[in-house]
Amino acid sequence: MSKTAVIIDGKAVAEKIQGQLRSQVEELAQKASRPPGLAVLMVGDNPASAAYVRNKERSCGKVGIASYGRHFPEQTSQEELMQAIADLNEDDRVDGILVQLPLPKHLDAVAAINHIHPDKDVDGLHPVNLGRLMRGEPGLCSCTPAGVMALLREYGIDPRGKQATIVGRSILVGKPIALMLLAADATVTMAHSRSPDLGAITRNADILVVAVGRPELITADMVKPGAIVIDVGINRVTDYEGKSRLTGDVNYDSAKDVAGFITPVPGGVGPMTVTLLLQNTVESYIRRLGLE
Ligand SMILES: Nc1nc(=O)c2c([nH]1)NC[C@@H]1CN(c3ccc(C(=O)N[C@@H](CCC(=O)O)C(=O)O)cc3)C=[N+]21
Ligand SMILES: [Mg+2]
Repeated sequence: MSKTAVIIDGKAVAEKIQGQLRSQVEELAQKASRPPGLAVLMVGDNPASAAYVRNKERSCGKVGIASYGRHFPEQTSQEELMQAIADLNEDDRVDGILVQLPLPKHLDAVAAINHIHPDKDVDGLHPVNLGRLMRGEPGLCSCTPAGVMALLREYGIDPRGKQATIVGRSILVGKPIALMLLAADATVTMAHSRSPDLGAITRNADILVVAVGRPELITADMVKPGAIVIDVGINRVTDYEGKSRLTGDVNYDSAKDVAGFITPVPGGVGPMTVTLLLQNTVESYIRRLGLE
């Protein structure tokens, strides 16, 4: 006999938080001289990136954040990109700057991110913000990991005392989420694509966060009964009928009969990433204009 997991509805939580952000922005607008502003820099014509950027701009509009995005041609030089970032650092209307990743191969993404003023780094990827996270100091937090923490909070899941296992060690997700779960008093284990006998490790997890970018790597037999499964993967795969679809790093159909809670893909972590970007932008706006 199997019981189906509670499905963590990231889309609903994202809409709820975006609604709260909209009211907050409306209220702040009465004492502020301008709306919050976000600049998304995109280089080249990667269709997936273009879709994400459109999605971010649409969400900004809904919440009342002004978009100052710039779209550069594929052959843009590092100097042009660095100059654009420098200009946005100086632009008082802009509270947040994000460089859409991945960049074309000839460009240095690390140099670009390091060039963003840490107080406008709404992606939380600047070394100063990652350092603040490591030291437990306030600062802008990476959107996807912060989105995961917000989902846990919304579902009344307290990491304290729980065994949390993260599969994946990226600077975008794996490493920052490990630090956030540690700060929330979980016992944290880091595993990754090269960990031998991954199942033996993941089966101990009360909270299992998977962010390795391998479609459906985690199967039901690797999940502890009743575990909270957070699937950060977004993989575009082609099914046997030749149709393209999105799938996570977890085999959802089997894992949902073992887990206690599970995030679907799409509709789980993805919408929260965008929401936390908006929240970080509003937070930066409040701090920059002294609106507290
Ligand atoms: N500097 C930077 N910061 C990022 O945060 C960043 C980035 N670059 N580059 C690309 C990745 C990817 N990413 C997603 C955001 C939202 C969804 C999202 O909303 N997904 C929906 C559906 C999307 C669909 O249908 O294609 C969902 O999962 O339900 C997904 C992926 C942010 N990224
Ligand atoms: Mg790996």
